[in-house]
Amino acid sequence: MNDALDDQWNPTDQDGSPHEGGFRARFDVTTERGGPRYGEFNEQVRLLMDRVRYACPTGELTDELIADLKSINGKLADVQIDEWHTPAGTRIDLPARGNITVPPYDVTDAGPDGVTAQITFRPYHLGGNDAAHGGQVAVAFDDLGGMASALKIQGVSRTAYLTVNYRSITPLRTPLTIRTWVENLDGRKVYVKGTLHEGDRLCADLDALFIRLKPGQP
Ligand SMILES: CCCCCCCC/C=C\CCCCCCCC(=O)SCCNC(=O)CCNC(=O)[C@H](O)C(C)(C)COP(=O)(O)OP(=O)(O)OC[C@H]1O[C@@H](n2cnc3c(N)ncnc32)[C@H](O)[C@@H]1OP(=O)(O)O
Repeated sequence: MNDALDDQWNPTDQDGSPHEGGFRARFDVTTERGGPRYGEFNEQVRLLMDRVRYACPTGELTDELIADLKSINGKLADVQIDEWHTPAGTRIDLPARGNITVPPYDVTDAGPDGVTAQITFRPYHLGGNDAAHGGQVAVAFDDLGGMASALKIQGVSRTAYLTVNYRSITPLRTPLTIRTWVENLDGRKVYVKGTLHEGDRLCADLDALFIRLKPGQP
């Protein structure tokens, strides 16, 4: 990526601290960033992706849609900030903490013993044959495995490996139960397990290793 683009997507944060790479030792949790309708905004973006995934627009409509999307992108270009201060990823009151790149989940229970959430893969998470893409299942496990690790160690960790076993089809548009928990702690090594169920049926399970970051580790 050239310097101009890197500056656009990876600016120095508003506190003026240089970008350190990787994760930071602080993790902001918010409920107000982006305002009271930020969740509705997220939902419209997800709906857009659902509609795009299954759309077959005419040439004329594509021209119109490009103009509309250019207008929307122009508005969003005016409100770009650094990643550490965006609502996305920190809004714990919203599905998937307001991060539209993660399949939407609602945490129903979370603590040092693990995390339980209801998750619904959207139409745009299609892999094929009306089932979820395996990579999207892995995204959900990574995020919620990372959360289980964070809540256990009260600190920041990074995924070293993530093994997903796909045991049966993961349906779209269906509320599923996803669980993650720390199975074992060994120094900085945080061993995480997880399951994804539709009712009693196991769709996938997780075996992952997260490594607690050292103070100041980029
Ligand atoms: C109501 C709700 C409340 C909500 C509360 C909100 C809280 C939410 C909080 C948070 C949610 C966050 C969710 C996001 C989660 C997403 C996480 C990601 O996707 S992270 C991006 C992908 N991962 C990378 O890019 C890593 C790239 N790799 C690295 O950076 C390094 O390799 C790293 C840090 C993983 C390890 O490097 P080293 O230098 O620090 O450590 P070394 O010495 O290499 O390893 C330490 C030990 O681990 C073993 N190890 C390391 N990697 C291993 C591997 N792949 N397999 C087996 N062992 C491994 C080593 O052998 C060593 O073991 P020995 O201590 O000697 O016994």
